[in-house]
Amino acid sequence: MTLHETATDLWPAPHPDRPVSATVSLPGSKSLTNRALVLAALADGPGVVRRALRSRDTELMATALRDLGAEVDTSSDDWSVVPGPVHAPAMVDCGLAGTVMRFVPPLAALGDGPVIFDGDPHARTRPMHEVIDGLRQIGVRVEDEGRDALPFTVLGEGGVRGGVVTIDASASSQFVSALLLSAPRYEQGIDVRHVGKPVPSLPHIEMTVEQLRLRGVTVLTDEPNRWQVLPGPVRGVDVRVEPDLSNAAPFLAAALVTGGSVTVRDWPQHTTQAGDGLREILALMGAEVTLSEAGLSVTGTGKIQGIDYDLHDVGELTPAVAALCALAESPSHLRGVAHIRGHETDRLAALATELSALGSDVEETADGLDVRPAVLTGGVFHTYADHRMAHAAVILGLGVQGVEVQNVATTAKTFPGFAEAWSGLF
Ligand SMILES: O=C(O)C1=C[C@@H](OP(=O)(O)O)[C@@H](O)[C@H](O)C1
Ligand SMILES: C=C(OP(=O)(O)O)C(=O)O
Repeated sequence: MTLHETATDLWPAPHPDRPVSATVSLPGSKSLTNRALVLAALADGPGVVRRALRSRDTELMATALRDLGAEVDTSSDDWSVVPGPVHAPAMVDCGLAGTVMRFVPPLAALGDGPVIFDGDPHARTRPMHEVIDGLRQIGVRVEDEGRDALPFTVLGEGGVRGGVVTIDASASSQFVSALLLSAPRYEQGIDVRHVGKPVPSLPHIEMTVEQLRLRGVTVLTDEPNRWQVLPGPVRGVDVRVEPDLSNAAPFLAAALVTGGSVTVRDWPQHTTQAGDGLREILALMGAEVTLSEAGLSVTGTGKIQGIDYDLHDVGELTPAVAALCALAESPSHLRGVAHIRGHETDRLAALATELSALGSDVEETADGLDVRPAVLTGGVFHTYADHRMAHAAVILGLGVQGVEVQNVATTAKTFPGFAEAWSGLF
């Protein structure tokens, strides 16, 4: 045990002695909930976000929007939002939520006064430059004392001009989504142009565009690397949030590792969620995958095949996929995810360190991980305040006896009650 952990921090990961057979319902999507909340706060009338995810990231978003002038009632599973004029001065706690630290400053710029943004210690290291610089390009004043990161202050002047913004979004798709979401309320809308290496997590930008269009906003996407939002009203709507498909990763992975069968209910037939990529990835790793009225069903044989896979579009799945690769019978080459070094932690470094500690033969590359078959042993798996590192840990625990997850409670970022839901599988 090291200095930064106590015995109560350590949670023994379940290690079942028979194949899992389960059907689960999962909480709502973080990405959809937080987009729906932002757009509801910008709308021309009241809105409802049904089956909203209640988690740290979404509660932080609800609190931020409340402090900026919206009424957000989270007392039932269906959250209602009554928009109001954007209010300043205010202080926004972003926690470790990328969606809060990136999506809220462009909304705060519509207010008349200073809005201070800060977050968890690690949040101060997450990339923010393109949002800060992008806002400056359209006439918004941002004070960051040269940090290019949290903490910073958006100095709203009662309205935003909008117009052309040129940014390098190769470190995060959230830079683009952030600038698009509030743009219908800017005088000239926005014309975001990306210049640089390819933008990661494109499904998340498609999600932003789809959610804007659903509320009557015109978004032009005819050219690659360019997104235009025309100025106009955002309709207040009544929407239902899909289950979080990325948080389905450990549950579906359990079918592969134990040679069992898991069904996730309410899996959408059409979705912009990156987690839908699990259907292809798990099939390549040897599972039988079926999408039906009952949901998404995954059946494993107990044998896992390694993969050579570009995760650029679905980077948030990397920790769970890497854990499966560590339990696989053949080598894996995971690539295209240099940008996840800027996620909740440097996920490539963290995965390489923690997998190695359990005996995995893993090598960190510039943009991914090479994982070769090895005999693993139990031990402590550190999570670095990263919910998805905890997901990797519990998947490993299925295949290896004696895995202890340090700070499993960090899963509350997007899934409070994760440990109980996980134990309920066995
Ligand atoms: O817009 C969103 O809701 C997200 C976009 C992605 O970010 P990156 O583009 O930084 O990977 C994803 O990984 C994150 O979990 C959620
Ligand atoms: C990268 C992630 O989160 P965030 O929205 O904080 O960027 C994630 O959930 O994997």
